[in-house]
Amino acid sequence: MSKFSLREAALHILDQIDKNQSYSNLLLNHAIKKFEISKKDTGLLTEITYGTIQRKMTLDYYLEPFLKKKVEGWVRNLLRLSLYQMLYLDRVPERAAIHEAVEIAKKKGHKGISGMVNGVLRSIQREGVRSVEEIQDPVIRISIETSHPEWLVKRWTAHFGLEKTKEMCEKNLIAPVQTARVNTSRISRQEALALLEQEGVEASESPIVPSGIRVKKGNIAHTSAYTDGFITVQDESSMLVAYALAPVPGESVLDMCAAPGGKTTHIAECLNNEGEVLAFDLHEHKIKLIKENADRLKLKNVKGEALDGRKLKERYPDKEFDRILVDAPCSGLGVLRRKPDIKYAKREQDLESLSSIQQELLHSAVNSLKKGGTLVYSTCTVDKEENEGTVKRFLGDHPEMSLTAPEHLPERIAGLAENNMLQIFPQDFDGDGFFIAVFKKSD
Ligand SMILES: C[S@@+](CC[C@H](N)C(=O)[O-])C[C@H]1O[C@@H](n2cnc3c(N)ncnc32)[C@H](O)[C@@H]1O
Repeated sequence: MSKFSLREAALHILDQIDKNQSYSNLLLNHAIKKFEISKKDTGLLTEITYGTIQRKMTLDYYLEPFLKKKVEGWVRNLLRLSLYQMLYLDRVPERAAIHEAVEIAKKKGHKGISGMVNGVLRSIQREGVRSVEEIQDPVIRISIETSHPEWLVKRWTAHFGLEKTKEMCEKNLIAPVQTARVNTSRISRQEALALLEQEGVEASESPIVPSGIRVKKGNIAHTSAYTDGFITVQDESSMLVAYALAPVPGESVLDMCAAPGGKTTHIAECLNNEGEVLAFDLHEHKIKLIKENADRLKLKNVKGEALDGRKLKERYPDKEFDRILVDAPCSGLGVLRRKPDIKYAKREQDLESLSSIQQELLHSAVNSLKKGGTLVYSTCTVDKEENEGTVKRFLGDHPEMSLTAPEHLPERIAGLAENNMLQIFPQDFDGDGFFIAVFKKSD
């Protein structure tokens, strides 16, 4: 048995995020090993850690009236994670959450701290918390109620209106359903579902994506269907990108920002091992992830290479591709359900510099695209500047490129496009927030 409790592990992760701005998903995996968290406790650790990060601003709003002086660092994180359990986790009795908090405070601090933690949590247990309804300003209310920074709620409200913003912020608090893509170059969806059932995984067909499945029970990453390369863990919105690109067997396709290879391997599957996918990424260390994924899926038509997409023409002066995907670096505001720490780490000015790199990558892609070829621009963000803004500026610089309605997508999804651009919101069908635009180069 580990000498650390799972709450201590959760507290360690929260402190590390504050100190090092590290990603919660990476820290969680590391903490499970470091603190020797049992399989049985991993679910609760994940829930407490992610839930506390997700609701950080709401928890602080509730704590504020009970704090006599400024509380920061690990003590604030301990109060947050304990209050999270008291308010949002039915399966943890309040007294157990308080008792554990006091024990951790005694172990980590002095008597004064454990007394204060005990006092604050017991007062909340007795008196209850204040209501967010007291907040008059609707933007600030959404910000506090759903724990999204005020600048972001303001920005989304200006872009999409208050109602859509509220829906999105609320949806971002709910953990996503696990989904996977079937490697249809090797197996049908029905066959994959049967394999998973044999391994105790309950899953069903995705109502959105033809090769997708939704998991109800079990972890597909631990199945042999996964290790043997019949499925890939991927969000449904991400799966739509290869459909929009619509590669045809025999073609030469470039994936310019490819690591870890989720979309590269989907494109390769659609090519049915006929033709080639060149997969670039700026970072050398990420190329091996693309290779590992392609090898696991038994795909022979993928070639990974470390390259700055902006230097494509220098590296391959004579090569031209039938199709190019630019799945660009972006602010990631569409994946806050999975990476809740992003919402506090991002600043509004970060979004501006992204728009220029997105344009440079698209500009580079055009120069290596065949006449009549298809270019797809996608991001996992919900932001008008990075999405529509980038598309409009790009079209202004490239009269040879035209924006076309995204074909080859399920009808229900294609219907969401406005002005031929597809902005997917997390509340649309339970997928990540995503953006897809399809361009054709004139002959
Ligand atoms: C959204 S992620 C790609 C996800 C990937 N397409 C997938 O589906 O698995 C964006 C990627 O762009 C890479 N990147 C950033 N700047 C780049 C550049 N100038 N050239 C090529 N890749 C770049 C990042 O390293 C990151 O892996």
